[in-house]
Amino acid sequence: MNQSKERRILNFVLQNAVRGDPCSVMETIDKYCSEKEWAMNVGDVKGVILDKTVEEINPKVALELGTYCGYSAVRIARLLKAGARLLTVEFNPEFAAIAKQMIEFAGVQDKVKLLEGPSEVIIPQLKKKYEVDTLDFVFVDHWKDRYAPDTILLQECSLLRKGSVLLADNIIFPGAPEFVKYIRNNPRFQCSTYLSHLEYMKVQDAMEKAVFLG
Ligand SMILES: O=C(NCCNC(=O)c1cc(-c2ccc(F)cc2)cc(O)c1O)c1cc(O)ncn1
Ligand SMILES: [Mg+2]
Repeated sequence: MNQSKERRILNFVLQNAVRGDPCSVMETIDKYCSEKEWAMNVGDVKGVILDKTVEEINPKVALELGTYCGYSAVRIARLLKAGARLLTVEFNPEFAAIAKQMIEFAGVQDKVKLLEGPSEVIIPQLKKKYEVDTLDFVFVDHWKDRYAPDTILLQECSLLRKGSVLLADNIIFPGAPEFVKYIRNNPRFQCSTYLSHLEYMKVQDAMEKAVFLG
């Protein structure tokens, strides 16, 4: 049975990156995906926007929707202070298995908890099962048609507080039009758009930052 692309990415990291070094893992994934096989990691260009947002917020509790191979989980976790944690949600079991190994190789496993399952099932469990009070930061990068319903679900589960920040990937490509319409017309969110490029491509993309006003 031939390997998946995600398995090839992981193997390239295991053979070429420095164990325990998150930056080395990120650089190695970016190298593979820009030179050999494109993959839907947030990437090195939009990754800087993600970095700046995380550094500005300095979250104690962060949530990521859409782990994929773990690139952005490593990217976020490397910036978290002692005692801070990232919960990352992945629906696809193959992706989750790859991401788990990627996160461990990068040495950030103590800061990251990988939750396997559909976001609409996991989000309502965050308070009781995963001992979350409210979320300081949410990176939204899963199925684009889940962005809006899951943002509503986060509010229904009282997981957002005044000042919670959402950062959503792929606002232009592949696009999340329902989410953009919802969030930009919603008086409970203060929105800003960061124009950028699709990972590893010259195609335009953007990220939307939405601050919950409570
Ligand atoms: O996370 C789950 N899928 C990946 C979401 N991410 C994307 O789809 C995604 C796609 C693209 C992309 C860009 C250009 C192109 F030509 C094709 C795809 C880029 C990105 O940056 C993404 O983030 C998922 C799976 C599942 O089974 N259930 C719940 N969630
Ligand atoms: Mg994305």
